[in-house]
Amino acid sequence: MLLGLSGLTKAYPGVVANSDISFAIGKGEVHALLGENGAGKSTLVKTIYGLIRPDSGTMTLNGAPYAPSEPRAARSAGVAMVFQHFSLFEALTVAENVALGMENPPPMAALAQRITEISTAYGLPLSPERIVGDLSAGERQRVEIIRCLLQDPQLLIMDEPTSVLTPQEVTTLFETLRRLRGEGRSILYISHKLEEIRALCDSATVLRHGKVVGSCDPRTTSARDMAEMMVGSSLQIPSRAPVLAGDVILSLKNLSLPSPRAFGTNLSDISLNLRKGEILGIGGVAGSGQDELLLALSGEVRSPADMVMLNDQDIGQLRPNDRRKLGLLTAPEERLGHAAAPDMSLTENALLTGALREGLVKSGLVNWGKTTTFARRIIETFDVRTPGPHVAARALSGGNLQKFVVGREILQNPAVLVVNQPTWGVDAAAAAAIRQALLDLAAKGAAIIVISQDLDELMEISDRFCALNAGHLSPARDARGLGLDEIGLMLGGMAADAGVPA
Ligand SMILES: Nc1ncnc2c1ncn2[C@@H]1O[C@H](COP(=O)(O)OP(=O)(O)OP(=O)(O)O)[C@@H](O)[C@H]1O
Repeated sequence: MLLGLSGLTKAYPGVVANSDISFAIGKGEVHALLGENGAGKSTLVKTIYGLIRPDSGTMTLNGAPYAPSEPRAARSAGVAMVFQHFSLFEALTVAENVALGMENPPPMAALAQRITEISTAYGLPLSPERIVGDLSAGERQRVEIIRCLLQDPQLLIMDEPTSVLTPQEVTTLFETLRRLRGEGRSILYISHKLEEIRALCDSATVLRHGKVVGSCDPRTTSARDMAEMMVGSSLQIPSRAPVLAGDVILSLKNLSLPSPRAFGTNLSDISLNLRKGEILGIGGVAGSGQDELLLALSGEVRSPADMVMLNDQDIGQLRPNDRRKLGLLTAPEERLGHAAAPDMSLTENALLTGALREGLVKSGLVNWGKTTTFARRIIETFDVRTPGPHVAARALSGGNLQKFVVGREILQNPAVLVVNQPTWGVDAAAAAAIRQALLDLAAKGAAIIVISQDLDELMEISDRFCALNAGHLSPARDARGLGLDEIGLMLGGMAADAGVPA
């Protein structure tokens, strides 16, 4: 046994995030940590990594007592962690970023050499001289992994590592993780993607409402059974009726826009027609222009004349609130800071985008009663696990905040809804509920654009599919019957069949 957990408990006001958690991780084992949003996974791994002190309970590492007071202590004991959000400086090189995370960095040339050695030994192609701003999400993750491997860890914790990766990058990552396991290192792996867990992990512990509710061997347990262990009930698969798409409601006409960000992607000559009642899925590797497209549609970035049309009206110069008035709503990918203000309560966050359409402000005064009711309605309809609408957005688990952010827009009955990564970090049952809500919204006649890196999700709910590649949008194809090989070509910008513009 490498790591033993015994009776770990951690409470927050109104929630016991971890309750009497005990289990063990063996040497050379890839151990999955499963659970719905808010089940307590992040709290547990933060305890193991020294970011949180438990209220009670103990840990052992290699048989000796282990109680890291801070991440540095965890690292020197051999525990490393790759976070969901990377903490890298875009303007610096790979080697400079790695050096910044080290207590006593060696001279740059020696460090660059070490990075190259590790990247070759573990199948993580990466050049130490490259500027991080130019790297794909998968390459950035490699920087974080190499940073961890330089510490020669015994336990590597990975929090949803594949959510930003292309299928090919996932394959590369898994080869690396298997190599690490072969060396006797252990991996604690959090993911909502159960098929990946089945392919990679040797054992799994399932949490529900902060408690261990079971364990299983993922190699011999079906994804459905694991999902049902997590939610404690049977799983609903989204159902859909065939849609008859209506008139065109939103068109983009040769939209070209420089990115507002230093290392962003410029949108290049994007054309599409979106019809009432249809869901258009947009796939693509992270950083292909997804954020820029959302900003151009939300009105946070304005466009030249006649490029963004809603019901034949040129809305390119309209601000977000004016677009909301016309029924165009958006939910961006970055939930903390962009979609939601972290320190504000859920009620205040409900007000941020709902003020206009829900009539929450009269004569310049906020109607707090009505706003709280709206926030409660989002919480109830989308099963957001939280003590109540007074709680700050920051205190919600990632998946629960995601449900709140997407639910807030859906409940405002948009005519057009644009969502970026609607189920990112959301557990299987909640993801199915969000997808069902999007399908129901489309069935009522709304037009929806779903931008996602999850191809299975796009194939499950889209009527048509197109791919973003380096700021270009491919022609749309009927999503039904589209094969993975064709999708791969579209994502690579090499669709064989030019098709018709979306
Ligand atoms: N700093 C905090 N203050 C108050 N409550 C918190 C805090 N951090 C977490 N919680 C609560 O503790 C519970 C467990 O959250 P945690 O983030 O560990 O869940 P999770 O399983 O990682 O969820 P997800 O899959 O959505 O990331 C949730 O109910 C969450 O709202």
